[in-house]
Amino acid sequence: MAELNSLGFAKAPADTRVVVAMSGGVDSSVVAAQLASEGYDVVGVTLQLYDHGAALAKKGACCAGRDIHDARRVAETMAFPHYVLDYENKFRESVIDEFADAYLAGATPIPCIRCNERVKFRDLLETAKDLDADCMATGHYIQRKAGPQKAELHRAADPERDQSYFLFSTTQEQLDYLRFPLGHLKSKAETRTLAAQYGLSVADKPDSQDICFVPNGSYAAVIEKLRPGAAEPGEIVHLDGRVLGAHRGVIHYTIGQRRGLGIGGGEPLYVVKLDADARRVIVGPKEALATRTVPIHQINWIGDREWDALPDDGAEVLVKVRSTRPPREAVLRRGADGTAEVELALAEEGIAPGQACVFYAPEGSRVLGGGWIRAAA
Ligand SMILES: Nc1ncnc2c1ncn2[C@@H]1O[C@H](COP(=O)(O)OP(=O)(O)OP(=O)(O)O)[C@@H](O)[C@H]1O
Repeated sequence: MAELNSLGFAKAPADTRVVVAMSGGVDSSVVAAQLASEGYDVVGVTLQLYDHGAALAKKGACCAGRDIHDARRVAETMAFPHYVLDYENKFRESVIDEFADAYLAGATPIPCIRCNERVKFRDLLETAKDLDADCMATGHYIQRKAGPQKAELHRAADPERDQSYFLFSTTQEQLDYLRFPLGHLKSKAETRTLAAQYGLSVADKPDSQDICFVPNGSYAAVIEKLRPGAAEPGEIVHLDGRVLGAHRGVIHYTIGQRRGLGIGGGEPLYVVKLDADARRVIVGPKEALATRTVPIHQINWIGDREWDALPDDGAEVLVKVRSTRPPREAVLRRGADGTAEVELALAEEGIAPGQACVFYAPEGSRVLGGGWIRAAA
């Protein structure tokens, strides 16, 4: 069999076209520079995701003018073509609108997952195919490995930077076409060293912020701009029925939150539920936050066995119910109509509707898919 190149194709790098999704940050710049230096037929594409001059983000946030300029400079330095595509409408429709509506409905959404799923791995991926590319590469910290049956998704080698939680909804078809050249690196320092070696001006550029269109983490301000007047005030109510105070709108609260409730001293109280219809923020003691059963829907499954072939009494997996937590033991039980239930071996606190529940193989780093956490019935 012919030898495979570093992207897994049985042809010379020069005959392998790869679209690199370039944010203008150091990670995707290194991916593009590395592939170009290996002789691949690199095409850089930067998506303009929102108008930084308008309502939403501050100047200098991801994919505002500065980033586009940085990506273009990398392309000039490494001498490959680079295109900027206006994806503002797609981004608003696929990511921002749902983000605002989910908060108003009392959920805690993760727009970065929708962006990966819909904007980068659906719309941009189609564009890459239209450009006759053999594959598309990104600077995500995640690994794609050739398994015995099919391409597998694995956590990044550096647990600090692993982005698997944000990529759980990657389908098998998308995975077949994607490449993540940074997933095996042991630390971000390695990426910066590579950037310096390629002479890239972005080598020292700071990491981007959490949600690119939310400046300084003030998501409520963004929602108020997007949906003026939609966040209505209401009551803060104890689980035992006592009304403890008033709030400015459920968008200002997240399950598990303790600070900023403005309900005075006494026993420590946490947000345990957001009832958007009744405009109520429900609070209770810490114990009330602990949950073992997590209802999920909109499942993506990329394990070897078919989803429908999972055992009726459930499959043992590891799951992450929040991006910052380590994977924990659980049993995954299939439900009707693309739903499932995850039974955690040990209760966890602060499980919030709208967050993702990501499945990992019990023996290691492989990502098996995941689903979105629903409100308990
Ligand atoms: N606006 C964009 N246009 C094209 N690709 C993008 C854009 N934003 C992100 N990407 C791609 O998605 C990857 C992950 O993006 P993410 O926002 O998680 O990381 P990042 O810190 O911005 O990465 P980087 O250091 O490459 O900027 C990027 O490495 C890049 O390949």
